Amino acid sequence: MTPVLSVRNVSKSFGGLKAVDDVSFDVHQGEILGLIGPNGSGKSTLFNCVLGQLPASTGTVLVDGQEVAGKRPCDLNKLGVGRTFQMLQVFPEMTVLDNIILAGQEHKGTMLSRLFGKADAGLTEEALRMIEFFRLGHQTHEKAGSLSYGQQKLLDAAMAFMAGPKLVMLDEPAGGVNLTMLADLKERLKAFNQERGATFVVIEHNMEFVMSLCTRIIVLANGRIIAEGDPETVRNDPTVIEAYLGG
Ligand SMILES: Nc1ncnc2c1ncn2[C@@H]1O[C@H](COP(=O)(O)OP(=O)(O)OP(=O)(O)O)[C@@H](O)[C@H]1O
Repeated sequence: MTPVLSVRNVSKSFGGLKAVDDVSFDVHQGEILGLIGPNGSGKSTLFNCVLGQLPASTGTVLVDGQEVAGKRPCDLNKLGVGRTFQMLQVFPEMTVLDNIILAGQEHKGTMLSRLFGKADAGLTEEALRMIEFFRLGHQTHEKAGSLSYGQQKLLDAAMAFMAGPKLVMLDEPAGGVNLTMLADLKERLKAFNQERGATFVVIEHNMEFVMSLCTRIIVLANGRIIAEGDPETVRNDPTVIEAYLGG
């Protein structure tokens, strides 16, 4: 089966520094892949190369077998790639519903329908289903800025999932979220993965969260993959322990 995401020999240098050094891996449909590593190991740079926010120095990235080099993030959206950001991207003055509809419009690239068509581009029904799925139903018409930080993270995830992307890249979804909301977030992400067969790649510093969410983990250190496997294998790998202790 063609991998949903295929990263082939990707390197990225900043001047003399190789932030990502010849990294290759595949992600198959329905996987939740964790990307971990000490600070400065190249996770964000790799993410940005995959998402078209940075051009890779060498190597290729394929989504569903199609090369995506040079594609802009909005073009990737149309191919079914969604993302969340470390820094929240919700519009605080807009309602929860309007934030989600706007995200759906961006994914579908329905600028024309935004200008000339129905105000919601036919997305309200899907947006309401997404709001219910992420258990934000009682806040549908509240301003996003009035939600707790953890709820805004849920909203951010719901926005990334609008328009049913096949691949969602999550950048530190657990960052700054309290324990109760963290359990909710993990449970909802797992449900989305299981019920809709969605594929995730997750950068995360919270080890407990990543180990209990992901089906497979890749560990980066100094821009290179130093370990790969199921959470238990990676957790007990002496190379990984040393990379973290040494970092
Ligand atoms: N725009 C840039 N210009 C120069 N160097 C950069 C740039 N972006 C990242 N780097 C360097 O590349 C290396 C990898 O950084 P990156 O942010 O990808 O690591 P990371 O694993 O995501 O770190 P963290 O966990 O702290 O977010 C670091 O040494 C960093 O200083």
